[in-house]
Amino acid sequence: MTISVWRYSHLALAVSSFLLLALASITGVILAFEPVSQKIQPYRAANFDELTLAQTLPVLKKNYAEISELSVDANQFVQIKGSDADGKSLTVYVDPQTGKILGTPARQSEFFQWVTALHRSLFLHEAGRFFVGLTAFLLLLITVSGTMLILQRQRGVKRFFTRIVRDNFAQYYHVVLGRLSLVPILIVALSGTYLSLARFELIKTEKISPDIDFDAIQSRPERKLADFTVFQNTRLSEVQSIEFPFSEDPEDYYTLKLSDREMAVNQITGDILSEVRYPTAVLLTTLSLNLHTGRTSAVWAIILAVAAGNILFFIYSGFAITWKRRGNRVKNKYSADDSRFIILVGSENGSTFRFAQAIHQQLIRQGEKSFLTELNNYTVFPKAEYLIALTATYGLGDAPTNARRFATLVEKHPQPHPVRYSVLGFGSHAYPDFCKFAFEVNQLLAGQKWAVPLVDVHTINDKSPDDFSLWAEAWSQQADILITASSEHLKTPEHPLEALTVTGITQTAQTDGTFLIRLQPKHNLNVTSGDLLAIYPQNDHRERLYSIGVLDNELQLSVRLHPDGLGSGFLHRLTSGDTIQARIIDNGHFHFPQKAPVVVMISNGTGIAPFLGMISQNNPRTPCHLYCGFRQRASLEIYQRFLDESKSDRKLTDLHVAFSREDKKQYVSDLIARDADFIMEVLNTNGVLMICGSLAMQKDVLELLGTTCQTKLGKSLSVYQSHGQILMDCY
Ligand SMILES: Cc1cc2nc3c(=O)[nH]c(=O)nc-3n(C[C@H](O)[C@H](O)[C@H](O)COP(=O)(O)O)c2cc1C
Repeated sequence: MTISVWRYSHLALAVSSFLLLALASITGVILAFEPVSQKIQPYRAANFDELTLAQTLPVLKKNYAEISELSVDANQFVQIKGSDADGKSLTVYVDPQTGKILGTPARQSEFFQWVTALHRSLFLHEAGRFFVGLTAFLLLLITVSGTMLILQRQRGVKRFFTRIVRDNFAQYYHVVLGRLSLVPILIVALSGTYLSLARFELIKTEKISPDIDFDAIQSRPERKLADFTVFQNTRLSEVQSIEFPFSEDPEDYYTLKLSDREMAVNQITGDILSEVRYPTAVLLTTLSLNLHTGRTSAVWAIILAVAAGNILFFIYSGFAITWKRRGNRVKNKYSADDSRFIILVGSENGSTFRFAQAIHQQLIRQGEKSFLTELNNYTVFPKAEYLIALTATYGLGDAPTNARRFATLVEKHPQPHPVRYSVLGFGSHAYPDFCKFAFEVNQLLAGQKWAVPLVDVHTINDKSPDDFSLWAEAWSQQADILITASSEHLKTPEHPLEALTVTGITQTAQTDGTFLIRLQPKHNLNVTSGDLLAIYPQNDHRERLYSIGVLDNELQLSVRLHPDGLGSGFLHRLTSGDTIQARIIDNGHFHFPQKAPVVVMISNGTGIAPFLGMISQNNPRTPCHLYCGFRQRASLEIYQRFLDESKSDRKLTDLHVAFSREDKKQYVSDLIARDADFIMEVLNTNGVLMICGSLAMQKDVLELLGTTCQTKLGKSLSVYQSHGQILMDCY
């Protein structure tokens, strides 16, 4: 079954039920507090679970002139109906051990009555109950389709609870909370559906009453209540209610309604006159009621409240995700038949459309006829001269849903004239198969007779405008039409900025121009080493990202000063006390792994920055090996003291440094090659490798690891990548 079938089912079910679901969830959250508020009343006997009827009934009989019924509610409060010595009728909670009156049962508060009625029937009687039942059933289907989507996203059952790659807030928490509340929501939906079916008698839940042979009733031997074997063997905790004999006539008997059966007991001899087990449907109804209402456990009631609250969040986040996707729908001014430029998009979550629109709008503004559509709409384009395919990659390097048919369509519809094509891949290095589908599209087009390559396939990591600008430059040169990356359409939604004060900056420019800058947030920020700091040097759309190391509650950046560098120049000009506005970007895939037995950090140049923070925060003393590369020995100087101290403090286990322009003129990859056995051992024992620095270094290291994994461990590197054992953040 394809991702789209589950996605559309999930969406269709959510759309058709969200109003009632929201109402049921809000009332559900409120109702969950009723059992909690009841459970704190002091009416439960201390050793309730151990008490038997043989211990309880004689005491109660002695204390009260007459008892007609004893009942035990979901809170395990024992209630009796009867009368006292003065003949005054009573309905009270009692201590089953002493018979002492503990309190009087209160009526359900009007507020909870009102909310319960709304939750059960929307004040619409049977019709309302039907819609509420239907909503519970739809919730069940939504939960199943949601689970299928998570399975597909996480690539299988085994990886269901592994790390989730963060795309945006709504999507990330939709999946994170979806996984956490899956079981409670499934239980709520199942039990709600079951209770509705039982309510409408689609499931038979009638109890069969005991059938008594009155002729066989004995009045000898007479026994005391405490000596009745059945009372000795029945605990109070199994009892729902006991009807007491109406008179002393042997034909009047005790009726015991227990959790799983009903019994009639001779009031003189203690013999069991009849015993009937409840049908499974009745037991399931009680179980469903307990699970759906949380009435038997305050902890479960709280879990239900949280789960119902999560449903409200899912409604919000689900619609936010859909809204974002729909916002990227295409509007064309020119037809496919008329257009000289054809822009084809493969996108699952819509962001690739933003880039496609940027190209499309710029072409239109320059008077060109451009047509933008999905890759799945590929057909013959009679006047096409240029084709640009922009596509994301999903799953195991798969096509997005709207690009699945592209390969078939390309074979089916050859273009009548030569068309110059260019492929732009959107992906993320957080995934093992970076931009794989874009490379497949490129390969496919390269095999077509009519297709003429214009520029090489380009890749864009994490929607980077800089990567896009490289492609735009190359394409513009070849096509002789200007496309820039600074278009309105590339603007991401505005984010709130944080004020950060400079507390220190190493002005002594090293030979390679590297300096450290420390920034203090005005208030406590949710930031972790490995997150990114986005700065806006000119207060415009131009954003520059730096990897953050958190040291002593401050953010430390390691920056290399580039001649005319927009970001590095801006930071280098700052002095202590200056304040800047910046944004923290959560980079969850590159945080220090909490559970790894050993971590190997590999960096070159300023890529060491997040590792400094991670080492500083390595309080559990996880074995940590740092391999770093610099040009000259002098480049290491600004880090040396910190690294030495961390080693003696055992926060850093080992330090290996390569200098590319001095000594042995080595690169960090040479150190990895030297220690290949150790690195393979780390991978083999579930250790984690973290790589930060230049893309060129990343490529060398990955190539090396790829071959070594294959030869030494007999496995492909992607196995370790997909298990989250290789974390990368290169630029
Ligand atoms: C569930 C999921 C799976 C992904 N799989 C890959 C992948 O295998 N390779 C890759 O390079 N990028 C992968 N990505 C990253 C996306 O391709 C990337 O974020 C892209 O810019 C999204 O474009 P879109 O918003 O147009 O769908 C994945 C993203 C998600 C959410």
